[in-house]
Amino acid sequence: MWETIADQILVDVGKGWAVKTFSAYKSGLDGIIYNTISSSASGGLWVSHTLECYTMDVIGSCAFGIDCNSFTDPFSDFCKYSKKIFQLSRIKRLRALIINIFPYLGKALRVKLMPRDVTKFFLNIVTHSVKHRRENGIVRNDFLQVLMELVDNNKDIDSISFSEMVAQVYVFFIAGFETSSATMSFCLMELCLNPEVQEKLREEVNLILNKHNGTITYESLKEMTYMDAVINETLRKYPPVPVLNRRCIQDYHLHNSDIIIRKGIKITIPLIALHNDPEYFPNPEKFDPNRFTVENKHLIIPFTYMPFGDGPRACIGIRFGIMQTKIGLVTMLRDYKFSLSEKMKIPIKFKLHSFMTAVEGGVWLNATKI
Ligand code: HEM
Repeated sequence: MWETIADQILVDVGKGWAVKTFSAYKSGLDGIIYNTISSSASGGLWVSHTLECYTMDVIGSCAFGIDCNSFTDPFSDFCKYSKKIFQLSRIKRLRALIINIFPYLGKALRVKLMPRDVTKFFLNIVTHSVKHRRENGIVRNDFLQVLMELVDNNKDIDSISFSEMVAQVYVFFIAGFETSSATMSFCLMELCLNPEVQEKLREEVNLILNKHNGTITYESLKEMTYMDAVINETLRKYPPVPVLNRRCIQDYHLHNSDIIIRKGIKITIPLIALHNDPEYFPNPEKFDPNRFTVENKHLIIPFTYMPFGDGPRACIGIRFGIMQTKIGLVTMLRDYKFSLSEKMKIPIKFKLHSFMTAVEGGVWLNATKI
């Protein structure tokens, strides 16, 4: 089932669907980002929050086809429930523990990780959107449309049920917004700690945008190779998804050892630890985009760097996530210089009660118009 959906999405994303969709949307966001930066109080700009609003609006539009209006209406239900997804409250931690350590008990007790009200809210949105589109013959260029067509047209594959479709849109939204906003926040923070990298990156952005009449296009973004290296280095130091989870589906004998991983065993791969291990990345504390230049990136040992996971369950939103991240960074860097706000405590502390890698207290920066 998942393979079918993932293949279809990859085909559509390959066609440039993601780029088309949110490039149409981003023009509206540019203005909002500028306004937010310009109006930020003297205490600094709450960058992590601003970028969460940006990605929530983009994914909301691309996944559900709805305007979330996070900037203009930060207390909307959409924002409220979206934020609730990632809050790791005491009760959620207990649920996660039961599901992971005592899965049978979890099943018997019908323990769910996500609070019922959150699931119900998103279920209602998708149900309403599908009904509205069907009744009014509306066709949009978004993820929901891809799934609706998959349900309606594709007779060669196992058809997917309505609840499966809802679940996929939900997963797409959850997986898509916080990951990219965290990447941008950490990236801007490191650019403040390494002003020479910020300057070099801005030079590249300006040079390439000038070649393209100052407009952000798919082609101009693809040419920004130093930007790629900076984003890759950010994802190394701060992978937004800090661990990968797998379940062993058949007994597996680890090479050159007498260890057998038994079928059914759950495996946690500590991604953030791998990415910051001096054995694989010398001087891991140093933010060094040169690790990812064309000359150097072949030196990275396979499977020591996996910010998007690997194998059949790897992230299906890589291209979308990178495009979204690049658009956000280009939009902010071309007109503003960033420095750390006095609200930012360095060295940072990671947020403890979160599924994602995040800074305790958020990322706060000063933005100065160039
Ligand atoms: C910088 C941005 C992003 C990062 C770092 C990231 C990272 C990841 C990681 C580590 C996984 C788990 C992979 C594994 O277990 O092997 C994942 C899964 C996933 N991601 Fe992303 N992601 C990003 C952006 C996105 C976006 C923008 C979307 C959708 C638009 C998306 C959709 C998904 C989906 C649907 C899955 C689940 C795949 C499955 O279960 O097979 N991701 N992502």
